[in-house]
Amino acid sequence: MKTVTIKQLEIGVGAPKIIVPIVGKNEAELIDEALFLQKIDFDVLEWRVDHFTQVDNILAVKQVAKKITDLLPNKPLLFTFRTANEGGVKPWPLSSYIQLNKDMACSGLVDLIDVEAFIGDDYVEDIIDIAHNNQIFIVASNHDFEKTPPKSEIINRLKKMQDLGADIPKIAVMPQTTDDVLTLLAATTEMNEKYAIKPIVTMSMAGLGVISRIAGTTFGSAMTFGAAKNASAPGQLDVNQLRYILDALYLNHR
Ligand SMILES: O=C1C[C@@](O)(C(=O)O)C[C@@H](O)[C@@H]1O
Repeated sequence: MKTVTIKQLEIGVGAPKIIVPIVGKNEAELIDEALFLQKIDFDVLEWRVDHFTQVDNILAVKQVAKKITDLLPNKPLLFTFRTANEGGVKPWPLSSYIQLNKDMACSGLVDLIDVEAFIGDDYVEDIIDIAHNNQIFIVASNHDFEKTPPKSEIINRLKKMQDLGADIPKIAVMPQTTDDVLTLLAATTEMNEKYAIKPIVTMSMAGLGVISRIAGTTFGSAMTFGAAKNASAPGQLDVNQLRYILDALYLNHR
């Protein structure tokens, strides 16, 4: 079955599950965002830890992860350090990125970790092994903020993530034309129907690609990002509007 279940949330069936990023710079801002989210209807919380100024202090990272989980205990927590190469805010050595993810993979404090798929196969596999030994799921990711690669290339990248052992392969690309949006949607459908053994997540970014963020059940993307207080990438819809639209499109499948 192409599903992954975390804290009773079954990813890969029905409407796309809504992930909301939090991007606070410090503990107070993050707690503010988490408190705000207590009143919002969404499915998965993403902590974009590259925005956190104390990210190089692992104790501080763990403490805040615990506080966030205590405020939203039923929501799976996706831990993401997005590197500057792929749209993140903080240039950071690869060794620090790997160490952070390994530390969190055995922390028991998060449910999913985003690992960028092209940092080197050995590194990715290492983090995946540690995470799986600790019952933590891996979202493998890749972002192109400039362009949309050809369909075959998008599919190859998603396949590679799956082959590396990721639980949820994910790709975000930038469209320059309407055809680029169609390319992303066609790649999603083909991957999902022919090759995927896991739920996949895809999006075409910015205004031109916004249709891809609401049409996941139709084309085969299992999750979608919506913004609460702050967006973490171009094209994210407000989470309440996103839920409204997904309900209108897919309520019977939710
Ligand atoms: O990978 C992604 C997808 C994303 O870039 C988006 O386009 O919605 C937003 C990021 O926060 C997340 O880590």
